[in-house]
Amino acid sequence: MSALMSKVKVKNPIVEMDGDEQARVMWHLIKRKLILPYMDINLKYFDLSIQNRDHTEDKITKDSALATLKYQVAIKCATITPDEARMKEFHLKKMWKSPNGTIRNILGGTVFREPIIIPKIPRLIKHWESPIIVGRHAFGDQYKAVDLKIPDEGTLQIGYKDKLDGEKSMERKVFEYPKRGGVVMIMYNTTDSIEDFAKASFELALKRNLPLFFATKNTILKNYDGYFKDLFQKIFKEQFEQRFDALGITYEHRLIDDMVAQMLKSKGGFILALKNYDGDVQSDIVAQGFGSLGLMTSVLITPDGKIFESEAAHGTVTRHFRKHQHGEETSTNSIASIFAWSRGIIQRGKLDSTPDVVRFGQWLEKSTIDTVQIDNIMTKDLALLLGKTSRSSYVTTEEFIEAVKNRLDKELKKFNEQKNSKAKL
Ligand SMILES: NC(=O)C1=CN([C@@H]2O[C@H](COP(=O)(O)OP(=O)(O)OC[C@H]3O[C@@H](n4cnc5c(N)ncnc54)[C@H](OP(=O)(O)O)[C@@H]3O)[C@@H](O)[C@H]2O)C=CC1
Ligand SMILES: O=C(O)CCC(=O)C(=O)O
Repeated sequence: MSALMSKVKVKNPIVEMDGDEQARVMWHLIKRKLILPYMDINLKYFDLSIQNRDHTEDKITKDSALATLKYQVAIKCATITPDEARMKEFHLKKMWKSPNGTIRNILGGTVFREPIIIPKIPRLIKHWESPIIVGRHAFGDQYKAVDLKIPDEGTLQIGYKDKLDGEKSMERKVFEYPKRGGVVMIMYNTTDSIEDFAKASFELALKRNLPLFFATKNTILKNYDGYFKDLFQKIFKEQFEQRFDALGITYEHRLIDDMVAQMLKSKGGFILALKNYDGDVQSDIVAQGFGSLGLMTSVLITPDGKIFESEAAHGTVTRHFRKHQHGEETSTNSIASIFAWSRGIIQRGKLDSTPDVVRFGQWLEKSTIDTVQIDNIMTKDLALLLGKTSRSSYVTTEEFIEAVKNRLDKELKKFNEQKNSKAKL
């Protein structure tokens, strides 16, 4: 950046949640090359690496979520959710829960995943012309479930004890396990959270002027999914139907198996609200259908629009990190991680009413897309989508971020020249 250009001042802090592996490698490069040279920004830093979560007994994860409630805007790098193999790899004290689950349970809200469309990148599903935004309920279900191994023959029962009225308490026999037992999972959700999920989904449909679908398996889970379906319908009728009609957009509940088949046949251009686990899985299918996991953005928004957390939808890209650890070159797509930063910056600017901060976030996004679309510089995943396999058709992880920096510098130079020439007139 030229010495004549001053840094963009960000009025209020952004919570930064650092992560693991290749995602962390990209995160640090983005921060060092694309953010800190241009922005005067107070980042409230939380190191959510697996090592630090273990060291702090996962307190760091809760602290980062509480800081997000305080400062309203957070950006998150992908993190490892440990399993047995990770326990051994990092000598962990405990198999810590998913940090995403912990954070989303503290913040509440809905996760909306939207692909970044770069015109020249062909889509795996070629007739998907417009984005499909997946709205994922971010509270409860499998992510807060109690799952147990059942050792042997025996009876499984569940019980609910009402706090005030014993009449409402209930007990159910669930299953008689045969010899050698099996497994069980108990998951839950709350009326408040489901209603918030519905409202956030309807609000986004209105904001984006897109039809909304909500898909569940209510024919099988009559009480569980049926309750979600009924609450959505009630809130739609009472609070949103007239506004949907005025815009000419629709809301419909579909069975999830029918919905995913319809989605594959569609041209895109709608919002699909899904329960927590369904949204997790389907958003990866949508990401791949639009091209690459590296092109999928993810933001968590509370129904009142006050709390915002942005991240890339992909994970820590372990396979690429193994190469990085061995000193081999990598070509990992950093676009969704750059957008995690830019979306957080834009939200901060909007909340603070600082248009120059919003503008910087938009420049960063434009520069990233133009690097691929105009300069024809891209990582291997995108080159492969264009049918190119030669080494010269793609750049390394580091070279791509450097190329975005060059574009960003050009964009800033152009803006400053225009500003100066206007000032001279
Ligand atoms: N939000 C979060 O924090 C999430 C964290 N995770 C965690 O991430 C870790 C790894 O999970 P994993 O299942 O491997 O999922 P990942 O999303 O990290 O990667 C799966 C594969 O998708 C491709 N891919 C993903 N992102 C990119 C990218 N930016 N550029 C190019 N290719 C990409 C790669 O394919 P290829 O190797 O063919 O190039 C990669 O090996 C796990 O520990 C998991 O817990 C997982 C999901 C979300
Ligand atoms: O938190 C996890 O372990 C998985 C999260 C995830 O897959 C996602 O955010 O898409």
